Amino acid sequence: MIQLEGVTKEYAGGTMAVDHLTLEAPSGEITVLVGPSGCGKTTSLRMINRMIEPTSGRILIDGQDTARVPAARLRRDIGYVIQHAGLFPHRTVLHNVMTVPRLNGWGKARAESRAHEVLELVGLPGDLAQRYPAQLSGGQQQRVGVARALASDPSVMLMDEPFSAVDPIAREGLQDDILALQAELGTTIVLVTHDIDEAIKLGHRVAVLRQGGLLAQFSSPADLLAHPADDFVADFVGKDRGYRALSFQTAPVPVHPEETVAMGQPLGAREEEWLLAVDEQMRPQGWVRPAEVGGAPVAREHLHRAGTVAHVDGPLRTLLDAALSSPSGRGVTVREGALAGTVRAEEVLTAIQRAPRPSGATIQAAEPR
Ligand SMILES: Nc1ncnc2c1ncn2[C@@H]1O[C@H](COP(=O)(O)OP(=O)(O)OP(=O)(O)O)[C@@H](O)[C@H]1O
Repeated sequence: MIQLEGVTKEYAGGTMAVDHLTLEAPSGEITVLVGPSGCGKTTSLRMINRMIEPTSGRILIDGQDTARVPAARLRRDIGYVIQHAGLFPHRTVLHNVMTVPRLNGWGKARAESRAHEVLELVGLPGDLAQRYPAQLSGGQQQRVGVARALASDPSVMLMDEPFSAVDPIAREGLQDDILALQAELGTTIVLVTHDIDEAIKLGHRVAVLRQGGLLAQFSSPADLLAHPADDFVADFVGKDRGYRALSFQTAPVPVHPEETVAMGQPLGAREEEWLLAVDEQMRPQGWVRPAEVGGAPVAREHLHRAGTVAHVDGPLRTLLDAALSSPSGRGVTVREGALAGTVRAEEVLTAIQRAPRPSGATIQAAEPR
């Protein structure tokens, strides 16, 4: 666990970057620091590995006061990932990743085999290991940055805007992979972002900071959406809060059997306006309109793919979205990839109305000082 106890940073010149910040980042969880530009997120993060020394207050990692650990040693035990990856441009991917294990005194062979292991862990093909950073895409560079931070198997990882320099699609993939990696490895992560959606997606807990380095709210993402502590947090969390909160709610929703047609199967004369096409493994492929297909076998060009597909036990948001986006009005749900049945928007709404609201238990609200 990482504990910040009344941590303050006042820069020379009098800027109060962080003001009596107290919070706990539990072991094995992702704690996100989020807030507008200049609210002290990076300063807070860098005080954890002593790249910046606090003016006052204490930071403890697993009960040990970091001020008593030599800064260089502390930093070697803490993975650190930054925007644009911060890779050494004149070293190959492999040598970039080997850096910290080598600094920790590992032999070359051991460091190299560990580097290959973590590169695979972050989903990079082995043939990239001999390239230089400039020969990689932005998303690949970020993956190397994560691999480098993981190489010495740190129990704590600090990530400063790790995905903000990559395009939205690569970013989503990186976010999903970090969630999976964190769940697998149990690393304690503190992550800084200015993007509230990223904070809500990645954080087990989210600390919202405001100008002057003050903690505005420290909550689970669900509570942040359902119970913003004040107008600042409500504005920052943004629009569609009610809808987005459904990402964290599950409830039983009636699932109806859905008649299907197999790809390649001739349709013949059919009454239905829409039919769901599936492959041999019963995986949904898209909706077809028999009137458009005529009697022909169902082919790719007949598919309408507008509808999203939800996991049958997934959050209410994905179930509602599946129903609302489906051209037939019947939301497709799957279990292990195969069709489970379809859901109706009005029945999802009934489930939403019956589901209990998030409790509103803010972990820690702003304290009047
Ligand atoms: N070395 C420094 N000397 C003086 N002031 C600084 C220094 N570094 C940061 N600051 C100031 O401290 C405040 C907090 O900066 P910090 O970089 O921690 O904010 P941030 O929330 O990470 O911002 P951003 O999202 O823009 O990166 C800002 O007002 C900034 O100008």
